[in-house]
Amino acid sequence: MTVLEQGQITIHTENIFPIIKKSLYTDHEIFLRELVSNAVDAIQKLKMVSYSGEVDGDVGEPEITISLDKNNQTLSVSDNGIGMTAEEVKKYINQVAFSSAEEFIQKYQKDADQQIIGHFGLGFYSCFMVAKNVEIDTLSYQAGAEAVHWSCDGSPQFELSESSRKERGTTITLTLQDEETEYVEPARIRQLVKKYCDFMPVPIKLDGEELNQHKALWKQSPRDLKDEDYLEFYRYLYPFQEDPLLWVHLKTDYPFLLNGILYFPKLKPDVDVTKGHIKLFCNQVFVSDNCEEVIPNFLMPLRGVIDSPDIPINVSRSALTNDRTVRRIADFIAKKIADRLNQLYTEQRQDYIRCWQDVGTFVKFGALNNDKFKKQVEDIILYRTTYSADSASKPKTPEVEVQSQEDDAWQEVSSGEVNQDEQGRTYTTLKEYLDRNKAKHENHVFYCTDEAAQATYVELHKNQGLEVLYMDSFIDTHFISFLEQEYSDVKFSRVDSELDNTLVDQDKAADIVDPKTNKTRSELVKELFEQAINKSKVNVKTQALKSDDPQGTPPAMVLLPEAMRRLQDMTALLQQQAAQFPEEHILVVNTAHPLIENLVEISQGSIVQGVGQSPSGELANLICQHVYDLALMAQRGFDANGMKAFVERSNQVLTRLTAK
Ligand SMILES: Nc1ncnc2c1ncn2[C@@H]1O[C@H](COP(=O)(O)OP(=O)(O)OP(=O)(O)O)[C@@H](O)[C@H]1O
Repeated sequence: MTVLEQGQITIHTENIFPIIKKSLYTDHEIFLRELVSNAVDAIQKLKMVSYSGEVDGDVGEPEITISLDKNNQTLSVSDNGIGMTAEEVKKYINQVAFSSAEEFIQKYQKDADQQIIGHFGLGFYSCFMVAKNVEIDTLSYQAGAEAVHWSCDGSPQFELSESSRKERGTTITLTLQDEETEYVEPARIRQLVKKYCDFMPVPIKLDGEELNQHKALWKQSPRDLKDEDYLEFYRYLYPFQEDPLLWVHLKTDYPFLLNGILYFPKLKPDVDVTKGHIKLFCNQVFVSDNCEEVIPNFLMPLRGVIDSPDIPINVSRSALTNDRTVRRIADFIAKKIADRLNQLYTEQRQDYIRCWQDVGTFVKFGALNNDKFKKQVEDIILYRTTYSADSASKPKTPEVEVQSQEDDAWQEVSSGEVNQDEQGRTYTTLKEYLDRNKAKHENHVFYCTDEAAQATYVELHKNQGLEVLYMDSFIDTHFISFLEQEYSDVKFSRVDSELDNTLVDQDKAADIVDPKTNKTRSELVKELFEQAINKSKVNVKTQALKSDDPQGTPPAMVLLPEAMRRLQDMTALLQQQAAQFPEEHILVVNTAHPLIENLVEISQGSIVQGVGQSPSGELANLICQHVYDLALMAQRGFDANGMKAFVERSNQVLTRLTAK
């Protein structure tokens, strides 16, 4: 072997090798990514020069081979790419690679206290993190080129000599340090290739077996892809997960280069939505699966891949957050997501509604967090409504006949979109709700936060043709406050917070029943209940609820005024407790209900008898308490003591009613 040259690698910082070995200790494994990316580059460069006719003969099938030798503790990466001449080795390895190494180390030291996202730019010399000796054996594609061999033992000394290599391309061989021998284990190498090199566009082989996918779906044109391709790719990236709801294929080359596919997963309660699951790539090389700085916060629940060489990945995370391109990329992604949702809303309403349960939370979260996004999605936020469930106000989809221009035939078209899901539940936008209810209750929204607990109240509203929106997802508490700010002229009332005038029969409430005392039925009922319940914090009110079938309305209801309930919720939140049911509340007794009418009769019986606690007086008292219990029960249920008292009293009432 003829030694062509021995020399000193030109670097300005004293000895970068100890720094490479020690300072960058966290991510040693990335050396493989760097070597394989260089090999891919070399193969692509060869392709380029062969296109321009500079290569004699066929370039053959591109291939990268990794070989492991346990006995000698060596790992080598071979490619059949462009290769290097002696001059190129001197230039690109001794000068370029090491001067960029130096630059990187300086930058890294400056940011040492901050985590660097990708450790890119480490390049060739990153192999010194794991190797005690590195050799390059290479033959350039150029006609008449001679193979060369370069070696370096981790000091700034190198040796360049002749090589007997016959095939075009490069082999980099590392003799591993004693503490880095994990890299001669095939399982470890397979794992690393999967992690970093899975989508690199050249087959990577170990012992004849191809280790990578080498097909990056996101680089392909959406026109060439079917739904199944996207789904298959998702299942590959996130095995054992439910299929995603929908996806967005991102593609742009101006003002930055970006490709990617983002998926909406089905949101599970146990998934930490603050933790990113999107994989960041740079030219198909995996960088990180934690790119929170690039993805707007509210898009965190998304999954998939973003690939952009324009995201600076050698900088600290804080520098990344402030980077202008990164901010523009974040805006771009958010806009594309909003566009896709709008497209789905207009073109595939049924699919949109089907996904709404999951996508809705995310869209509301986005609207709460990002003003731009809010503007993009505000018209497509849906609310489940009682609208069609109420036969009185069932949506009519007028069938209109129009003349088709093409074939001059009459067609039936439906002018109204029926926003129903598979279970027949109807959805509406807020704007549609407000427009539809303008005549009945202008700028007034009734909503329900707990379908089961507030069922009585919802029913009451429905019976009177008042439309109620269900706002019962966990994000809705915040979202309602947000809506109140956004629509400051609209009043939002929970169905159990007050009784709208439309629900009350004003004339009936004033019925005079007792000619002696001149008391109205209302006053009488109020007194009865106040005495029976005997709680100063319970405010008893009487109303005659409107209904065609009074038996169908509740005899009494507990109301929690909005302001009071919110104060209670807020206090509970601050004290990190579950909200207690407030002692202070309103009991509305429905004077139009037959039970209350009967109660008046019974109590009047006791007055006529003139005995303070006559049997009928006691029964009236018990019934009042019982009615109150039932009203409370609809709101919140009982604790153990309350339940015991309720059961005892129920039995007493029944006993008295059945007594002869
Ligand atoms: N397998 C290879 N075949 C041909 N040339 C190579 C090979 N590996 C490295 N080189 C040459 O050495 C140079 C320096 O490599 P190095 O990895 O340090 O930096 P880089 O690839 O240019 O940039 P990066 O910082 O992105 O890795 C390359 O630009 C290339 O010209």
